[in-house]
Amino acid sequence: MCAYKQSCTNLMDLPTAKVTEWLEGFDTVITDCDGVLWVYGRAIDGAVSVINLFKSMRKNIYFCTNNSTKTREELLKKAQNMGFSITEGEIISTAHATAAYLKKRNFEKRVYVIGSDGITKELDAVGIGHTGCGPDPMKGTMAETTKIQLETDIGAVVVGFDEHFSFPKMVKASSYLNDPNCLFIATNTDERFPMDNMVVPGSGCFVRAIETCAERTAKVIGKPNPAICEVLLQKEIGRIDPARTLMIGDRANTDILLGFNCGFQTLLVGTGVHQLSDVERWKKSKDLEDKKLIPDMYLPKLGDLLPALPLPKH
Ligand SMILES: C[C@H](OP(=O)(O)O)C(=O)O
Ligand SMILES: [Mg+2]
Repeated sequence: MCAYKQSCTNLMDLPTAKVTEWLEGFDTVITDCDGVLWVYGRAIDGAVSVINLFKSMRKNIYFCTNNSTKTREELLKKAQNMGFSITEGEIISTAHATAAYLKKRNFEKRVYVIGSDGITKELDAVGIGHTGCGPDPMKGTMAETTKIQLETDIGAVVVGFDEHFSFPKMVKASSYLNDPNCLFIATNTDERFPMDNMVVPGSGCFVRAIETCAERTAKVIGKPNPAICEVLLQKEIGRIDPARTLMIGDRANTDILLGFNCGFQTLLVGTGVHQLSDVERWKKSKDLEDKKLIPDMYLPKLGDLLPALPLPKH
């Protein structure tokens, strides 16, 4: 964890040579995906070039996404199809991390999943049973819903992004969680997806709904929980140095807060959820928790780093 920040520098206000010098201070870059590298299926201008130039400069690069709708392999294909030079081992995703967390605990029961096949496929990959995913709509009255037959071998409830979220799923999840020995795990608690013209509810909406009816608090696997990066921080070979690690994100209460929690330096870009105006608001706030959201640096988009990077070697 680092000291509370009081100021944030807009890199656009610095001479290019100063930005180049600043970038030389990092051996490792951990970058968020949605809202920094891409928005849905479209790469953000300049992001591919910056990441691939970082690679050519021999910087360690990791993609760290709270997205639980895809497997790590599917995220790899998405990134490579956009032109990013990345490997599967350099991708950290919440569906994969959730399955790894359960595997590490020698979890042997089955999982009740509120989420998508990103989660169920990653559970399959480590041999952990689950209840599948997809629609489970309300049929008949609430009285009939309370007569639902619960399965007897459920040892965990995992909640991620679920476009088929429903009342029956809330009844089942909270009923399973009435057993204090049943694990309650959330992939992430992002409030919204970064989207310009409308609100797209994020996983956090479903997690908070289940927390309310279960009267329990979920263990959150994703950002800002430092555990999502433990594989990097504890890695014996080439253990990363937090002081020489840059966390790049678009959402301050996940990405920048993860950087704060891990002692990384942080860069907020304005192509996703939070903007420089939010940083000004947190600087004026009296709440110390808000100070943890203030990034070291700001840029309108990742591609604005291009002038400060060396031309690609051919
Ligand atoms: C928006 C978030 O993805 P990230 O920004 O962490 O890549 C998510 O998919 O909930
Ligand atoms: Mg993001």
